[in-house]
Parts: sequence; structure tokens; C-alpha cells
Amino acid sequence: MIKIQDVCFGYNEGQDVLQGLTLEFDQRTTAIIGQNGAGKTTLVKLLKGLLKPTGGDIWVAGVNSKDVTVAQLAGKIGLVFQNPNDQIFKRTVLEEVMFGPLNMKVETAAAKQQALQALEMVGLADQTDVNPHDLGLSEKKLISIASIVAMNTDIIILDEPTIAQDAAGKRRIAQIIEQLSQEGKLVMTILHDMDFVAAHFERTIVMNRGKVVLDDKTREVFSHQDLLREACLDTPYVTQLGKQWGLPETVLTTEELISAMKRPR
Ligand SMILES: Nc1ncnc2c1ncn2[C@@H]1O[C@H](COP(=O)(O)OP(=O)(O)OP(=O)(O)O)[C@@H](O)[C@H]1O
Repeated sequence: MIKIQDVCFGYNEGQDVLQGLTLEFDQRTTAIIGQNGAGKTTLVKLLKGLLKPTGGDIWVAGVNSKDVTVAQLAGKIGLVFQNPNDQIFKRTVLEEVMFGPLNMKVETAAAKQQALQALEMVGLADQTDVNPHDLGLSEKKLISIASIVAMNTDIIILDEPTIAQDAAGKRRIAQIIEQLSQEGKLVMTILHDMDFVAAHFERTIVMNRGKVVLDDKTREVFSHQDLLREACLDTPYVTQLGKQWGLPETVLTTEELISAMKRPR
């Protein structure tokens, strides 16, 4: 669905923030992790067409991002920004979530239907008339997710969706990701929460200083404690407990840890 070939990008000449990335994305739920400044947000802005590569090529659904405008790419790829205040600007939740489909020239009735379905998915179907600016950060994040889901793109990128979410909010985000993935969409997510990554993502890509240093099944990635440490990242808490218990395998959830601990040693 997305192919990236030798992509370089720098905000300032001579200072490449991304250095020759080559990646292919398929329908697996994919987490992108890396310390602050690793280049994660820059990468997804390039995918969305908000930035253009200074070298290399990006194809989204077979189309080279250099040959299309941001508006043309908007029908293929949706990006939920890290800060919902960068995205929200309408006076009611329903207007906000309808804006994307209407902007894509969807008829008003269908746009409303898509918006209501998206709000149902994020658990805010009863907040349609509320001013989004009166809501808390966790709800604003859910509204910004609904706004992108309502546009019904095949590719959805979430930048730090778990920030400001309590345990129930995180469970909701995990359900949304799972549902979108089951609908056949590519869901790519930037995250700092390693426990969330371990529990919910099939593939994990680790970035460090503008390069991909690991790209594999999530369990495989979290078995490379040394490489992760070099990238200034921790393994999930439950994985660390498993290692301290002396387990040879890499566990990713509490269920896996408990079942492994019950085994005779
Ligand atoms: N608009 C900009 N102008 C100049 N430099 C920028 C700009 N945006 C980001 N950078 C720099 O590019 C590098 C990569 O930043 P980016 O935001 O992509 O990293 P990140 O991995 O998403 O970090 P975080 O986890 O903190 O969001 C950093 O050194 C950052 O300071």
C-alpha cells in the first residue's frame, strides 16, 4: 500500500533528518517507535504529502507522492495529528467530523452517516452537539481520530494516540485500531508506550537518528534489548519481568508472562 525507496529529507540544507529510508507497508498493524527527534513525525508527514522528499521516492497506492497534491492524497491517506488542537476548528463535534467527508465532496447525508459511524466507533456518538473545544484532551483526541476515520481512507496514520488517555481510553484506542485493521485498512501508529505496542501491533519499526534500525514482528523487535537500548528505548515492562524471571522467550503480555511462569522450571 505504501513503498518508500531511498528517501532522504532535511528541513535545512545539508542536515538530513531522514537518511535513505527504504520501507514497504502492508496491512499489518504497524507501530513506529523511536526516541524524541528520531524522525517519526517527519516520516509520516512525508507519507501524507505535507513534506516532499529531498531524495528518493514515495508511492502511496501506486502513486508517486511527487506527482500529486496533498488534496489528491487526502482521499488515500488520513493522518491524525499528535496534538488535536492542530486539527479541531469547528463549533460542534458533528460539524468537525463531517468536515473531512464534505471536503472530499461526499453528499451531506452520506457525510453525516460516515461521521456518526466514526463517532460511534470512538464512543462519542452522544456528543454530536457539543463544542469540541469544551472537551478534555482525551476526548479531543478521539474526535480527531473520528474525523479521519469518517473520511474512509485505506491508510490511517495515528501520531501518539495514547497520550492523555487513561486505561479505558487506551482500551478504546486499541479497539479502534483492531476494528480498522479488520476492515482491511493499513493502520500505522507512532507510539512511545512500549506496553501498548507489545500488546496491539503485529509489526514494529524502530527509528534512530533518521534511520530504521529494526523492522520486524513485534516479538522479534522486543527480543533485541541491546539494539533498543542503543536507540534509547526500553522493552515493555512485562518483557523485562520475563527476562528477569529467566524466561528464554520474549513475552509481550501479562497473560503470556503468567502462563510462562506457571511452567515447571
Ligand atoms: N519544522 C521543523 N524545522 C526544523 N527542524 C525540524 C522541524 N520539525 C522537526 N525538526 C527536527 O527534525 C528532527 C526529527 O523530528 P521529528 O519531529 O520528525 O521526530 P520524532 O521522532 O517525531 O520526535 P517526537 O517523538 O519528539 O515527536 C528533530 O531533530 C527535530 O528537531
